[in-house]
Amino acid sequence: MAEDALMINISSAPEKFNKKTNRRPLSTAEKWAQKKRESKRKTVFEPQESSASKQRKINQTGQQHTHKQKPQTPRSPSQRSNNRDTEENADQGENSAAKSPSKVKTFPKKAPEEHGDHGRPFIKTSSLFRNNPEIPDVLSPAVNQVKEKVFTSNMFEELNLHPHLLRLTFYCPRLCIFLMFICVFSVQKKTIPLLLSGKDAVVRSQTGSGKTLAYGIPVVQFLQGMQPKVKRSDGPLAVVIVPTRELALQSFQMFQKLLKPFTWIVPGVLMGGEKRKAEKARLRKGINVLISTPGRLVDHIKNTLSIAFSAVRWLILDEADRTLDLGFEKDLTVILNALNATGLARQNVLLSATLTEGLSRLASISMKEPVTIHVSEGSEETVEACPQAAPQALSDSYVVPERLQQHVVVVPSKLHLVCLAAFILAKCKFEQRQKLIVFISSCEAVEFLLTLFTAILCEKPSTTSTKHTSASLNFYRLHGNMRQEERTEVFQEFSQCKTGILLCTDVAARGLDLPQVTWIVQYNPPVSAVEYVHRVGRTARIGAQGSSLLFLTPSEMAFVDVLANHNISLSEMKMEDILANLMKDERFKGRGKWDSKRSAAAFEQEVRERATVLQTDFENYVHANNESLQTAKCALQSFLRAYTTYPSSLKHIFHIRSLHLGHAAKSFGLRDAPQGLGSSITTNPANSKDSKKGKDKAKRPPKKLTAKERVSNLMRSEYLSGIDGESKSKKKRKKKKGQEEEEQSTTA
Ligand SMILES: Nc1ncnc2c1ncn2[C@@H]1O[C@H](COP(=O)(O)OP(=O)(O)OP(=O)(O)O)[C@@H](O)[C@H]1O
Repeated sequence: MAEDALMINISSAPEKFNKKTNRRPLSTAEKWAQKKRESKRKTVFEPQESSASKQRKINQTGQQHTHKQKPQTPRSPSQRSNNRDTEENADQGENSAAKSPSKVKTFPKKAPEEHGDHGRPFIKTSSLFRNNPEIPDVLSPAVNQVKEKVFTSNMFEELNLHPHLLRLTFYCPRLCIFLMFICVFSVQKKTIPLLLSGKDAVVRSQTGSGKTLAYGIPVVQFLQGMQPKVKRSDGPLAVVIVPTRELALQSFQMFQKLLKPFTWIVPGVLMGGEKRKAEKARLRKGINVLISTPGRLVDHIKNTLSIAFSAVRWLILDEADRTLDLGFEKDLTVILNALNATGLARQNVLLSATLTEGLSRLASISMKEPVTIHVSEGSEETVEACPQAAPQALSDSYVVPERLQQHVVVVPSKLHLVCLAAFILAKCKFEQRQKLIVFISSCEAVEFLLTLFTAILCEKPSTTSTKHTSASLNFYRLHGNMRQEERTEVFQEFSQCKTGILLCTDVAARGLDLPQVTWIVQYNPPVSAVEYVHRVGRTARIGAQGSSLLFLTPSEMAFVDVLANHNISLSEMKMEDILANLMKDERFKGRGKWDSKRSAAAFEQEVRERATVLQTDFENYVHANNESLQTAKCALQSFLRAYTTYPSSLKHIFHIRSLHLGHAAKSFGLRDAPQGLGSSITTNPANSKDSKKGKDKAKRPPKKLTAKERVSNLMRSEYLSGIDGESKSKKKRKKKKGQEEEEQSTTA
């Protein structure tokens, strides 16, 4: 990874850069201007300024020379009156990564007055708008977007279900209503009778179309009718595997609801992050419907003697294609072997919004004559029976919700941060009832952006344990490095809130049913068209309206064609239009007097100034002390690391070599591309007080990982049970301890 990060091709930048400093040489005019300013500056004290930032000012001269002279104060968000509050609040209840920048006690001291030749102040930030690659128009190929029918006019009543099931109250958009009075969705109409007839099925239908009930209802209907009656001591009769902990929790809650009238059938969830001892105790007592993440289940299969699969009659793989991905496949093999060892006939169901080729392998080893169900327009009454080859019948066209409006914005790296901030302000500060999910490629970058945005964008910050809030902006975060209790709390809180911004990694991309989300922002592009579909599927659910915005850099624009190959079409949103929202926020206004009657060119100039002011705020915050600086560098490293994990089929679009390191650094509030980034990729500032042994270890060159290992590592940290992040020795110790506990409890 480190090597890859270092391989970034600086020479591919638009101008010739000094490879050591990543700066371009000065022109004669600039050198002259520099001399002139330096002679003026002799009387001026510049506390925080590095030679690099002086250099930046010089580069800026040409652009800023018409500004009016005014004393310049380093601007920080909450108009710098309540900085302390901001910092302290950002600090509360966060893990160490989040804490770092918030320990800043003051913003940098007042910067000196600095005046251009024509009487306007310099903004201390190197130009955001120069040396960027050109932004061509997006030409999204015309595609025939595939449509799926979600609703039917049939009622649950017609499905011949147990009366207690039909009398369950169901929360159907703002109405609490008996299940029998609700219309079944298309996928449910097709799947429920088929599963009740005892068949295996591969089910594909769009995100938010009701797949969870489509398997939940038949499982419960089947289990409540079993004779002799199900007992806790029977152990698992149905096993449901899902890729993330939050999804496990969500499915568990659905089963809890469905099983309410059938108190003798016990659901349970194993999802990592929880104490294994507690899970073991629950397994010993007996769980009949077992919902788990793959990693955690494998852990119990290996370490918990009381787990027995002798009675399992159902295996459900929700988000089945994800479960097959790298990192999970091994776990799945262990699970299937454990289940198959019992030899009992079992019904198998695979579900996802994106089922493709890979599934035929799984289907052939784990299913008998599966039936493929998909709900495309015009095929409402047909259920295709395609023994063995069934999953191949699924095409490569993905279906996205009909009322989803998909947008793409092309933004040069340097402008990424201000553009995202402008978008968030536009939606959540200046519009009502907006709920956003922002997908970011790494946990460290999520933490970094949360702290930065809380400090810079929020006006009157205050925090509770999970929410970082101001009068109008509520930030939440969700990623795989958080403690489980916090993850659960955020998940529940964000589910219930009416407005807010969830900054998250792909842990939130699959299956989560978060009500009333209005926008999905993909700040970092997904690793595949499949993941794109799942991410955008967190909005526009159950026929609701929703929008999505994909950020791409000019060099990544070919991803639009990749999506078009899967029948996904995007419309372009202009970066300038997003940035223009800064005109609504007086906190970031330029130094000159803004008059709305001025020309379009003046408007554009003012937008640019505001963007620059905002970027300067970000940079001042990041550079205010060493800790926040290290956090930003760490986030940049993790971003670069994530960038190396795009699959080879997309490397021509997302290759680390096509990134401009200096510009990418800017999108983390860094004024320069950090030196020695490669070596520090393995060094976490949080561990700076390492033992001598640790230090020695850090000095050693990092072990070169294969591409496969890199992907695997990244995915594991995001998705698995949480055990996987542990060292081997720690795992061994735990395993031993677990076995001892197990022995003690069985003897007791
Ligand atoms: N028949 C129905 N009538 C009304 N609402 C329903 C019905 N069936 C399911 N829902 C609701 O629709 C929402 C989406 O359902 P669900 O989460 O099962 O979708 P999904 O297809 O699994 O989505 P994803 O692919 O994103 O996992 C849930 O809030 C669920 O309660």
